[in-house]
Amino acid sequence: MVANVRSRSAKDSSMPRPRIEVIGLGKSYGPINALNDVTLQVDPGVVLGVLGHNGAGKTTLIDILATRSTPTRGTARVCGWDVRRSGHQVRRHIGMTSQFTALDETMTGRANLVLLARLLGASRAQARARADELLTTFDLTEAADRKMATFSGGMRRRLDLAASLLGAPDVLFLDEPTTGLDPVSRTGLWVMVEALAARGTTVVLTTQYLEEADRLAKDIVVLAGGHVVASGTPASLKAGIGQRTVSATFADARATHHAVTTLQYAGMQPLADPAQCAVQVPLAAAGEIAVLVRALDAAGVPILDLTVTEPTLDDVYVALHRSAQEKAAQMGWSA
Ligand SMILES: Nc1ncnc2c1ncn2[C@@H]1O[C@H](COP(=O)(O)OP(=O)(O)OP(=O)(O)O)[C@@H](O)[C@H]1O
Repeated sequence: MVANVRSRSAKDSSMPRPRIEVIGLGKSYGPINALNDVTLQVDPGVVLGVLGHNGAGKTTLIDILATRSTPTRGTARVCGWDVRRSGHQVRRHIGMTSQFTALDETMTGRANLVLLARLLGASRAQARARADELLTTFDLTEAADRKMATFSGGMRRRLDLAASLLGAPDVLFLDEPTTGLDPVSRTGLWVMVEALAARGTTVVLTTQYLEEADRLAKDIVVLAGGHVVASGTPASLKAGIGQRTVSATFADARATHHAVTTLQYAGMQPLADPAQCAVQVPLAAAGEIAVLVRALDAAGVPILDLTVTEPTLDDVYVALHRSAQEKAAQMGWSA
């Protein structure tokens, strides 16, 4: 399946060139098809959320784009450079997390960043200035002169993220960046990612936290069994799958029963929860809330409480995973 995350006309030269262009990308490990026929493009300043269960192909996709792995099929360009032929150029434009291997436990946080910046070609003064800037951004100034070995898990992750930004990348790959972060650091990271994207950095984010994708991602691709099974904005994915639901509660079991029969008579499909004196009604159309309230009012059934539940990305994800499993069973893929 093709993820038309963003379509563009070949003639439209006024549009900025996509930072990432992927066509028919695939990767096999012997008989295992880790990635299949993935096509997408991502513009400057866009956060792309890549979702999928364990083994869906997220890391394979990121590894190919970051030139850590070569594709078996298709093409991928990052900042205009082909990942297969111009890996060196691609690497000059990208940053990525999970760079712990490049960080030295026996050195301070600041010394680690300065050294990495120097390795990336910065002068001593530039390296110090960049390290200071990133230490401030990631709230590590106080701990900056402690050895990394004394850092907590969250501090290490923030230092790792700072390291990934040393080269001021055009494209930043964040592979599950907030796993293990406390809620405050997580929110801080979200703010930082939003600021980076606003300044034009393209961010490719894999995450297990759908709330995170919902907050940060402008576009989302969902992978299953190495295939793109859905793509679009969070809102379009929710609108395509999820359904708004009204939950109403009543004074007692008798009123609840009366509400159910009234709503059935009004053409709705209420689901009763007698123990909670509650009724849930899936909404087929926006105006149905008013119909529901009027019907109950006319029948003399007082509503104690009324809440409308919007579909979440979790609903989308669960529904997609279910349909991907069914499709995988039909097609013989592993989902
Ligand atoms: N080096 C490898 N050799 C053989 N199979 C591999 C290799 N790397 C990945 N795979 C397989 O490719 C498929 C996709 O793996 P990938 O790591 O991309 O998934 P993922 O979505 O990142 O999963 P996770 O959320 O667990 O990190 C899986 O079936 C995996 O077992």
